[in-house]
Amino acid sequence: MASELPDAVNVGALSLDERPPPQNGSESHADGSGETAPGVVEDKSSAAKKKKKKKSKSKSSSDKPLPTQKFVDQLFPWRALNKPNVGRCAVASRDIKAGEIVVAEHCVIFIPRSRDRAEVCHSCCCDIAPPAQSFECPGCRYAVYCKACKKEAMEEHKLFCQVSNPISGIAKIADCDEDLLRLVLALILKRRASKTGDKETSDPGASKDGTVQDGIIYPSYEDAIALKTHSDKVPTSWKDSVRKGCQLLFEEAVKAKVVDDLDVTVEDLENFAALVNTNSHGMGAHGSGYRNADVAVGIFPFVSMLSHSCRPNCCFSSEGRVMYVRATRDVPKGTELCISYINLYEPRSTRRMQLAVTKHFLCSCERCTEPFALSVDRFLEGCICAVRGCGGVVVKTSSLYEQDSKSASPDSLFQFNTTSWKCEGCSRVLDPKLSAYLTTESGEYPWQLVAAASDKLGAAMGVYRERRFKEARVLLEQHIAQFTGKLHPLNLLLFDALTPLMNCCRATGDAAEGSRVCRLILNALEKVLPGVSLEQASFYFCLGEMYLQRSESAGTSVMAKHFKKQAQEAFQQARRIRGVCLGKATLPS
Ligand SMILES: C[S@@+](CC[C@H](N)C(=O)[O-])C[C@H]1O[C@@H](n2cnc3c(N)ncnc32)[C@H](O)[C@@H]1O
Repeated sequence: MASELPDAVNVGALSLDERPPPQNGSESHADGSGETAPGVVEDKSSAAKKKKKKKSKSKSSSDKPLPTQKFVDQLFPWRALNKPNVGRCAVASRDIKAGEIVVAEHCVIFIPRSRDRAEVCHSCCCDIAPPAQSFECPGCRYAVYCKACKKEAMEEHKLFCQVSNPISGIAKIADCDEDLLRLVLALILKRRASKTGDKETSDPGASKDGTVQDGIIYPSYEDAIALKTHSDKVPTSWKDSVRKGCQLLFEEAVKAKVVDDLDVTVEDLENFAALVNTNSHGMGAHGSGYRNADVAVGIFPFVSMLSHSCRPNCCFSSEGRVMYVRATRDVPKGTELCISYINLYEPRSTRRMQLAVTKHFLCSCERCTEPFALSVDRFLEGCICAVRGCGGVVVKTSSLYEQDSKSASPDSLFQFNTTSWKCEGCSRVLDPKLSAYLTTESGEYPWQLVAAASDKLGAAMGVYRERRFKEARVLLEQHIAQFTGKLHPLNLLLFDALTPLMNCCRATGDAAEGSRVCRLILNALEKVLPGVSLEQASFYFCLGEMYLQRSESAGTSVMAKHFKKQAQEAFQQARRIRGVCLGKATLPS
């Protein structure tokens, strides 16, 4: 298997819901004090257990607070605590209001993604527009700088340039991700800057490392290397190719005298790769619109203290090299602060599989651990019972009886082979192995429905991707008509058809149908992911644009006024949500 830089956390892919306060006594201070955070009520038995544990076992390095944590404690409304099976996590030290900044952090290192290397300044991470305003390094012909950074950045780039050149080739030989190797090189140079104070290798922010300026934390190299990795859990094939890539990178670094006096080994490079694998965050501003989202990857040790939740209460966005995390709702003191690492409109099994494969942990968030039979998750993969008068939701028994995630390991996700389905209404169980002896009133079994819907949607999406919008619209509408009433209305196989259908309507000038479909999307998002998210703001913005279009082409002035009002309301919603998520109540430009 090719080693891949797993998807960095998706900027803005989140939504949220009310979270109950954290479980009592389940967390302890990351400083090893054994105290609970303010607001985390501790019961006596767990306190006693903790004391016992403290005596018998000293804290591992990955439980300790990061070196710069003390500044975070002064600046931001959370403390780092330890949670069993999760590690360090951020817990609110006071009530936090929706829209409040909970972390503002400069990256320790970042690199533009190779596919976007010409779109982003390799020094300040600004959006390079128009591309004619950029300057390419004549040495590596890879790094690109904006006008403002050119002079200073080219100087700092010297060492990176010497080793960066062969990285694409190394990645091909070792069959590993070139962006991963570039991040490893950036970490080597950061180590060099921190050890030697060599200005040539340090970025402009290096003098601020381990400090706070203007409300922004500047973490140090030591903060970065204190982050947790999952090198014990990654597949051997990934390790093998990364080892080979690191070996070749190390040889280049030796040739360029980049690692002289640095006391680094190939194993250190492998550890850097594992650290990047677990902790990298996608970067890219949402402020200016849709462009420049997820165009770079960086390491932000304090943003990394926030765990993942499939029902998060915070979201993050970056501006240049600074990442901001904001609360997306009011968060009571003592509640864990969480962001989302993945797309959340996915069935539980898909989300957990994705986190297990790319991030190597089994998600134990509130949404993934609440009983499936009571969770909105059942609708995302559910069918409607075909028994007359029942109308219950039919789901896979493997989803229904999934093991308790807190005690299971990621491997257990791969062990389910139960393929029977059960109706929550009439309790009827349908098993494909016995299907020859069973009948459903409609003659369609849930597994057949899902397979047919998946094929039909796949075919429509193929046409849509070729931008044959008229044809794609017909296919998408047929798909929705065929499976409405058979699949649950929130089923992903229906939901996934809506955004392309809306885009087809817009592309073919049908703003009336486009706005109707957009409302369906917003309703589904609200039911599955209640709360605010940048994704939701984008749909409100689209809705506003479509209503404006309708207002411009309305037959009467009364209708024009009506649609204009609808547009204003939609834009107002988009502004409100962006105000919470980005701190700027403005519309994308
Ligand atoms: C970016 S780090 C978070 C900080 C980390 N806990 C530490 O101590 O360095 C991500 C890691 O935290 C743990 N984690 C985060 N969210 C989790 C969740 N929802 N369920 C289980 N483990 C989680 C996993 O081990 C994951 O690899």
